[in-house]
Amino acid sequence: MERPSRLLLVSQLCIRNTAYDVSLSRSLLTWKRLTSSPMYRFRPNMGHSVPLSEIISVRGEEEEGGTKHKDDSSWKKIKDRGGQDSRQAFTVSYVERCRQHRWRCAEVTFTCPDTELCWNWVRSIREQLASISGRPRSLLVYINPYGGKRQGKHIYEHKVAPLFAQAGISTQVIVTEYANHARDHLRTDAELSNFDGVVCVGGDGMFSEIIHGLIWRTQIDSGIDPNCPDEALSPCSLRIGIIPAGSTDCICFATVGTNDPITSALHIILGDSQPLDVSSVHHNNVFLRYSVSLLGYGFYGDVLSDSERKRWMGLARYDISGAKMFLTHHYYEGTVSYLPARGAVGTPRDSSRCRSGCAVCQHNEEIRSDRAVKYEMDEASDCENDGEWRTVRGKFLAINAACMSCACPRSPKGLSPAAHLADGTTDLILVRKCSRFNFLRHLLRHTNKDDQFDLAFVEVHRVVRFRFTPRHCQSDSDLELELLGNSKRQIFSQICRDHPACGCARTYSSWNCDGEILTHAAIDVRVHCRLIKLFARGIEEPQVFEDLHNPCAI
Ligand SMILES: Nc1ncnc2c1ncn2[C@@H]1O[C@H](COP(=O)(O)OP(=O)(O)OP(=O)(O)O)[C@@H](O)[C@H]1O
Repeated sequence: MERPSRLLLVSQLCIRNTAYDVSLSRSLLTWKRLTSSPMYRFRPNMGHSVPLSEIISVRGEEEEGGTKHKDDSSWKKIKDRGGQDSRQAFTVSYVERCRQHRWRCAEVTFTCPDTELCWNWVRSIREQLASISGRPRSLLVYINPYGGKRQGKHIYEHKVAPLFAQAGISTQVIVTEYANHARDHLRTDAELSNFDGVVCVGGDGMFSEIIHGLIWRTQIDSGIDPNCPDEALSPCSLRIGIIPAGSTDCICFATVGTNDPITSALHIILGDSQPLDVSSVHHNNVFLRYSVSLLGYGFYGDVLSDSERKRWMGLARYDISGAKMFLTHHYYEGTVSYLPARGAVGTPRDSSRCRSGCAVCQHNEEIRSDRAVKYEMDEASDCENDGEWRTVRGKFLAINAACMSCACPRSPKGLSPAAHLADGTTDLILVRKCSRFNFLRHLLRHTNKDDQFDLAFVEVHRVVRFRFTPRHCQSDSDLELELLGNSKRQIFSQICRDHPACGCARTYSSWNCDGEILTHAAIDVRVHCRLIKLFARGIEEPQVFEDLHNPCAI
């Protein structure tokens, strides 16, 4: 057979006793059934191509009497059933796309006429895999054994560890013993230079621990003060992989498109990289938390506070607290100041969505890099005086900032469907005081095709920074002191909280920061563009699946 110059190898090999033309280039492994039989001439799709970048591993395979014995390192001659012939086989594992963004590990075994050829194929594929940059060789894995249904350890050992071993990835596994164990270990003890990435086995709370440890460590190592809200933070070099094993796995869903441990493990093995914006939250120049998804004051803050008191109910607590807070219908007075995203492409009302290889994220990153120096100078200056800050005062049922769409299996559209993962902005959604009926209309639009922002009492802005000051407290500490010092008022406040029928509006709510409660109402939030990177590629468009899916898969 003539070998085209772009191909590294071309051979006639067998798959299940059927002859195929198999070729290897720098980007593709392709196999096509030989069309010598007239029966196959009229079948349109007899070929299958796998991008090299989606091959997980190649290994020698010994076949005897129909039973397969895996052999990763040595090559042995094997006899076919008749005992007259000898041949060799090798197996290629690769990513196969399934429904709803799920990935699976598929395998195809090629039988070769001689040992030399077999060895040549394995060596060539391994050389190509070794030349792919960005694949991790060594990972630091943190498992929360108590997240979700307490299946983290089992999920990792049975679904993930075998795939990592197959891909030749070495791991150091730490099963956490207490809350914040992973965060503290990353902050001080972890020898990060030994690893190509960090893997989080758990839910959103566990992911939050990991980013807090990693971001903090990166800033300290770079000599940056994380407490200063005006400091431009240094991006983390290590990527983070999320193996979903919690009760809420929204970050995984928003960046991969599904909550499936095997899919996540395969994204890690292929060395995918998805940058992610992170918001830092400060109060009076003191760092409080980082957020990658939702910051919610009012409705979402109250739902979280209430649901925390009902943890024993399991996941039902979110629905029950949601219904309760909807009926309670508290509003909060305050001032929101925000710095609009200048020159950024895209708006929160766009119909397009942030998807794998998002052009909006790339464009805004380029704009940001072009303007980096000027931008940082503006940011560091007292922006109150530069005329760009805008201020909104009023009574709000909810103040939400969505750094990403916040889509999850329970709300596939998300809080801000057109928000982007890595464009350096957050969508600030202000829901002003309105009737219960209107608020219900707004909430229901998160679940149907209607635009949840197309309502007179809702406004949405794409911003890079915002501040909130509640009306009734000059400072939160004043309020806390007041509450502590006045037991009558404290009791009254508790009664109002538990018995909304009294009609007495509470003066302040708390912030829901990626599912954690922030006790301070007055906060200063700044978006840090692409501060972290995940082992993910964003949600793929359906046609990627259609293009790459091939019914010839073995
Ligand atoms: N060994 C441990 N013991 C107790 N808590 C832990 C341990 N390891 C981690 N945690 C904490 O458990 C919390 C919840 O973990 P995780 O996010 O994995 O599960 P989850 O079921 O999704 O929880 P949630 O829905 O509350 O976020 C995290 O905030 C994390 O800090």
